[in-house]
Amino acid sequence: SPGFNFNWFNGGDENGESEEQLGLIPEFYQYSCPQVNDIVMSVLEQAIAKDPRMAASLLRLHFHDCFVQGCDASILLDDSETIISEKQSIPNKNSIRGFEVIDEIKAKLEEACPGVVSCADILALAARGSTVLSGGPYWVLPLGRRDSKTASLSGSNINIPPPNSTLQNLISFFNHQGLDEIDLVALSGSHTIGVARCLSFKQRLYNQNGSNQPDETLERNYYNGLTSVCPKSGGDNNISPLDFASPAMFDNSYFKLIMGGKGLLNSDEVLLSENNWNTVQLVKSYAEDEGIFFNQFAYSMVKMGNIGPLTGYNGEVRMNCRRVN
Ligand code: HEM
Ligand SMILES: [Ca+2]
Ligand SMILES: [Ca+2]
Repeated sequence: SPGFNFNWFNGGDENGESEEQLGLIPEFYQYSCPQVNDIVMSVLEQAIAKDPRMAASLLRLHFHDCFVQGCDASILLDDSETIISEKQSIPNKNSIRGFEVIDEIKAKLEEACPGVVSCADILALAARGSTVLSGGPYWVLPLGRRDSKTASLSGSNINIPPPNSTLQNLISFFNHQGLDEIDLVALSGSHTIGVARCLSFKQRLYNQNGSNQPDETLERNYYNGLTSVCPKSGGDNNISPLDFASPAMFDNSYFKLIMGGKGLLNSDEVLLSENNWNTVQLVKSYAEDEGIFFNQFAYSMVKMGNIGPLTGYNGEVRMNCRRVN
């Protein structure tokens, strides 16, 4: 048995191998590991109390997993004889974090329910739990993802949008994953928590569009503050909050800041500044009404979490999230 417990709707073929993609369901661990979410939440509570930024890092980990080969925990695999890790890709290197917390959750789950809960589901549960513990919305989370036996360094370099993307680029990156402009704006609202390195926004301060000038959409005082954290040369790893008003609180202040020219990344500000009617209306409505943002965020997180999952007999449930079995 591949360890799934609701297999009565698994048609399968003559060999008992199912080629079709089975759906994820919220009750997947109801009998095989009913305490799964309690265990995830107890580890998260401690980890986030110790380091409030960890919530942001875990949310981002799920995103960077799902955009490469789907939500299959490919991002967690270390280098080995058969694996070239995604951890060294341009978007991930010196930036992505949270692996130790995932290891700790996995170790506790292996004690409680050995061989049952996939690393890909742990990433999805950790993203939801981190959102909730930061004050954001809860959502009913479909489960039953299985773990990949492969990783894709090139996929990680190609599919994760860079911070200086134009709006049209961002829309294309999201469309490629089956996500639309509404998902783009709502999920960008993740930048209500966490930080970015100077390297990720330097171009806006000193050489936007090859002009040797700052991005004119940057509010003046905000720009001045950023130049002291992020000098023209050096300081690439200095960090600045994505939402300086409430960097550890999951709220709608990210959208309010964008309205005032105080979004940190080019990809944040273009949602408003490129005058795309749809994204402008969405930024405005999320800035005005936190409830509308929370509802859409929850919906879009489920959608993102459903990208290309391995189910049925595809993939495996890893024993250790860092290596294939
Ligand atoms: C729309 C396209 C996006 C772009 C261009 C983008 C880009 C970035 C960049 C450059 C950083 C800072 C990395 C660094 O300098 O070390 C960052 C951080 C972050 N991103 Fe995004 N991101 C996008 C969408 C998303 C989505 C969809 C999510 C989650 C669903 C997300 C969640 C986060 C979080 C939580 C952080 C802070 C991480 C931490 O503090 O450790 N981002 N993003
Ligand atoms: Ca993946
Ligand atoms: Ca915030």
